[in-house]
Amino acid sequence: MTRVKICGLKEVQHIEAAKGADAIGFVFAPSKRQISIEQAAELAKHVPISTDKIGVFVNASLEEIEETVGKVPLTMVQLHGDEPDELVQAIGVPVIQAFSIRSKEDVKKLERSKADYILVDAPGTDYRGGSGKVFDWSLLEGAQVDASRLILAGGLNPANVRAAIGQTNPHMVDVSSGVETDGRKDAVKIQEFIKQAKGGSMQQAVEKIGFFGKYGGQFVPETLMKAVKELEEAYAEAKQDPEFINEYHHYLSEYVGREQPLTYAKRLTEAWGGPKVYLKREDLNHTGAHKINNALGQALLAMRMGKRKIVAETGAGQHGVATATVCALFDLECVIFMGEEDIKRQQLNVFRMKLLGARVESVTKGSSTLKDAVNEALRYWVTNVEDTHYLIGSALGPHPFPTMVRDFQSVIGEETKRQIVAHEGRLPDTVLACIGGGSNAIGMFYPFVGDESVRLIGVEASGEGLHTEKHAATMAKGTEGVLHGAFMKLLQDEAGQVLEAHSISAGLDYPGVGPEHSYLADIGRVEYVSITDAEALDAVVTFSRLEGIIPALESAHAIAQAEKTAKEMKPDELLVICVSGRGDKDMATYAERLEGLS
Ligand SMILES: O=C(O)c1ccccc1N[C@@H]1O[C@H](COP(=O)(O)O)[C@@H](O)[C@H]1O
Repeated sequence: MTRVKICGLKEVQHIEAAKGADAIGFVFAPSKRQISIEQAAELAKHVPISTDKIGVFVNASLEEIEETVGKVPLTMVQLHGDEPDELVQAIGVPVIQAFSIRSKEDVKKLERSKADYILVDAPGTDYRGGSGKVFDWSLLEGAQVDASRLILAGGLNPANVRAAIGQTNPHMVDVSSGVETDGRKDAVKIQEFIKQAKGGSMQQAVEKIGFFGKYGGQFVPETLMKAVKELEEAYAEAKQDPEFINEYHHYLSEYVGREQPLTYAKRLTEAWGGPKVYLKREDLNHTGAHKINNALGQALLAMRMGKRKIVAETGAGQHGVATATVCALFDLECVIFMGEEDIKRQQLNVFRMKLLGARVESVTKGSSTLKDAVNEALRYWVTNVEDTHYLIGSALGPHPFPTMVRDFQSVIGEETKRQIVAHEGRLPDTVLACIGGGSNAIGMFYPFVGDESVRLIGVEASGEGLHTEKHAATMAKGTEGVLHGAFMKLLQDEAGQVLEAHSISAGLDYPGVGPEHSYLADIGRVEYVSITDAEALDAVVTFSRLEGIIPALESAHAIAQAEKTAKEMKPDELLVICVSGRGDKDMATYAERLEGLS
């Protein structure tokens, strides 16, 4: 899906109109759209967390650019002058380098660019860009530049953007003059441009009504509707509030320990003999898994809503521990529902939650696992809704939970994208993550969904095999239905009764899969495959011995699939695995199942 940038914004109302775009641009170069650092810092407060904020410069010095990046939360810098390679390479955030295209000669120049992204534009008139002129797109035919780096600009507008995308297949389209009337941005044209460029895409649907295609929604009892609506409004407000965003990022860095490295796995690369393998190290987060990224965001939101009591469910215990941790940190009352089976499998995490001051409630209904724990947590929320926030642990539940959890987990993919470009100068070829409800995977995938060159693979648990009834392979074996407040793919019988899921990994044995994943499967953007208990255990041993990292059972599913995928890949390709958590919590299972290991 092509990304969209709206450039040259100067007014809050136009930032509002640009919601749904993937990036907005502030022009610091001489132009009728030029704004000061102070104005940009103020406007940036109104831009959603997940939207890129791009600063446009023309022949500015490194000091000027660094000063601006220090004062405005820019996620990228766009150089629209004659900047030398040394400057392009010295800037600490991803760089877009602009090239004016008049001839094939100009196209040759851009092929040598050292920048992360290449922007192609018509030659400027009064200023270096923003002229509203179109260049001959056919000049780009045969250009030696990866489509994942290409940004198309120059005279785009709502009427021509579809044709432009069709002819040039860029990573992103960038517009300025084409969404203006009499030299000023026009909210209607901005929205029309986004709609045309996205072709009525998923992002638009979800941000507006809580659906991902046909999946998602708010299928909750009337007693919860008020709380769900209140949450929807509170999150919509919070995600645009710079104070909230800064506080969240402050705790991510000072408490969780982000950013986490993207580690080159040298021995695994050699052993598999295929692509270069990189590991996104969510195992290094405080509490040992990605779950804390979301628990932290939701706890801050709960306090903003004046709620000081938290209820949560947990499967493997990692989300329970993350929730108990943030509750201790912020002095919030905490109740965690956990299936009796999972309590047996994850005793260490149960004790950790208790030590942190949480009350752990054992759930003995149904299969006594994650699905039943979610049921009980929802029931508890219904009766305590006035003063309690339900801190759901995966990209599940009624809207806005799937969107909110995805946004809090997107830090995984955002960091990975920056880091792989810094290491390798380009995007990865393949990215893998394990899927239960799907929160680490959606956080990793979301920033890459628009990069069509990046293959995304979600790995669910096939337990004792797809031919048995003991699996958690929702994508492979599920059908559509409603579970825990949302329409999604799930394991159910012909009468619509939800089936028990099985996996050796307590974090993956959920019978549904988040609505955004259900949608991404339908449109074919993400491939979903499955790995058995036995294959995951083999991967635990290989990975521990080759990389000195004992992975969580959940992450081992992604690692096992990565070994298979690597066989189809070439040595000059790049593969990233999301190591969603570390294996301490699984030691009892490893000791039992890997007994006799030599
Ligand atoms: O928009 C400006 O005023 C501007 C000034 C100086 C350098 C770049 C500028 N904008 C960039 O120009 C292109 C094309 O814009 P248009 O749609 O043709 O008006 C785009 O990349 C803007 O980011």
